[in-house]
Amino acid sequence: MTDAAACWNRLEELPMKTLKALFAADANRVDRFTDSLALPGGNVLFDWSKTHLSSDLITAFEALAQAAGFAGAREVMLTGGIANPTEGRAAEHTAQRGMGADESVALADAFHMRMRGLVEAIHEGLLGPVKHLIHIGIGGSALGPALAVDALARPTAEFRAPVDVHVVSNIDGNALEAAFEVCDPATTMIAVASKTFTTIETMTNAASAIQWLEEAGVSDAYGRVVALTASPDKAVEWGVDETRVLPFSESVGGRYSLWSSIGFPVAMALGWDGFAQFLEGAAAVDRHFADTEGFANLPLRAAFADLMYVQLRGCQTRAGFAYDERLALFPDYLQQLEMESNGKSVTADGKPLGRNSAPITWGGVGTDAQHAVFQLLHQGTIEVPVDFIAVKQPGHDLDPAHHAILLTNCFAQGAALMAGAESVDGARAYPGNRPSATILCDALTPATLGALIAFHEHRTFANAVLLGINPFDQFGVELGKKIANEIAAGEGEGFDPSTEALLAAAGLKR
Ligand SMILES: O=P(O)(O)OC[C@H]1O[C@](O)(CO)[C@@H](O)[C@@H]1O
Repeated sequence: MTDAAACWNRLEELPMKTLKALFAADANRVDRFTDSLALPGGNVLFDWSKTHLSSDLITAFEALAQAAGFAGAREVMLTGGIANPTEGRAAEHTAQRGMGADESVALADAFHMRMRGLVEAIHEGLLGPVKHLIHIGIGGSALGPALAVDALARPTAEFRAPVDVHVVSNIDGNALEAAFEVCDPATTMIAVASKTFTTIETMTNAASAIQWLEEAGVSDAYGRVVALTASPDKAVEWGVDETRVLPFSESVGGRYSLWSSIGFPVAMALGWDGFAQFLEGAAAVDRHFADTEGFANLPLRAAFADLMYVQLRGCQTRAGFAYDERLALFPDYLQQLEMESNGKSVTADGKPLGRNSAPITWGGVGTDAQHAVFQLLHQGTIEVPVDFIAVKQPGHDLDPAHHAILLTNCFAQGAALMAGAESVDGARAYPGNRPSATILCDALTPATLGALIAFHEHRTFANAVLLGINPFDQFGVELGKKIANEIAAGEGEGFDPSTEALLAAAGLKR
């Protein structure tokens, strides 16, 4: 039996107390389970006290982390070693924020300077008037930019973004048409964001954007395109001017690429200083993650709780609710980060995992979700660990009552999930003992958003290491793409009768 297997056996044997009992037994539980990270843009508080972690479980999870080689795996990732063994490469997103192999950090800095030059030239009007940016990409090339722009570039009394950013991902032409509808071709730039510069949705949308510009009489449509890619040669071959190609390294994974030139729309909307603060917020979490051991390490602590719920309590999902409209896209971002990273069935060396891996990540925005899905969280038969994310300072100038009600509801939900309520009438009884964790930011700034995202990247990594899986590949998305390509090319052996009938019904008979 491996050391890790023995640790899992130990974990499975440990009794688990109710949340009420855990609080009753430890007057300092809130202090022990709550920590604050100080960031230039305001503190971020992490409260994991309303989870079922106990001292015994923490000790056993710390032993598991040791047996699974957590410190070594972290060192490999943070120094540019081969953290992604199935693809034989490093995972160098932290190098974009200053932590990694010297040459990778230097290269990331050089790419950032190139991006900064272009962003500032556009802001200074050197490329003609630019009022809109249509950012075309999908998955990791779209979800991060969409989240960051929506969170940080909303107009306020003090701020208006110099350029309106419209993120388009879906191949469904309705998505691109909606962007065309609100953009003037004479003042619009197109960012084509694709690590590989081959993704069919992105390349098809990019071609249609060129056509839209040309049909509107723009003389040099390709001159309006900026490419954000790890395949610069392909971008040039496609028609992008070499000076408008913003490269990033192959070793930056797609869903971890927001920090690279994929963040171009964020810098366009916020200005370079804002983007630099975003990187700095993430870098502060990197330093915490690199330098803190055991339970005190916040992403590792969160991973202990995540694994406790999936492995020891049989939970199959985890929900995240952003109690802030500006973070409405955060659950979508997390879905890709966690499910594409850790939705695996084999270990890093290809052996069957033998246990569940990532739960299904889902969620929504508060308070809307309370009136839609919280019924199941409070009284359903399936336990769902919940994360709440809230921000102390509102992002609007309306009556402060709005924000007070928002935050009060957020904290009330966590309290109700834990406390429950008895009733002689079964329909009105709440079992309680339902877990939640809360992240509270002082303010939503570029630095705090960067920190929030980096925290979740490292939480995802910590989960993977403790399970023994590789979070940096995504072979699971390939088969569907291959079949779609075969259908489009009229190739393939013939599919199952249901698929053949659907193709025929849609007029796509080969
Ligand atoms: O940036 P690209 O190469 O267009 O890929 C987009 C997305 O597609 C995926 O490869 C999955 O299909 C993601 O991992 C990636 O973020």
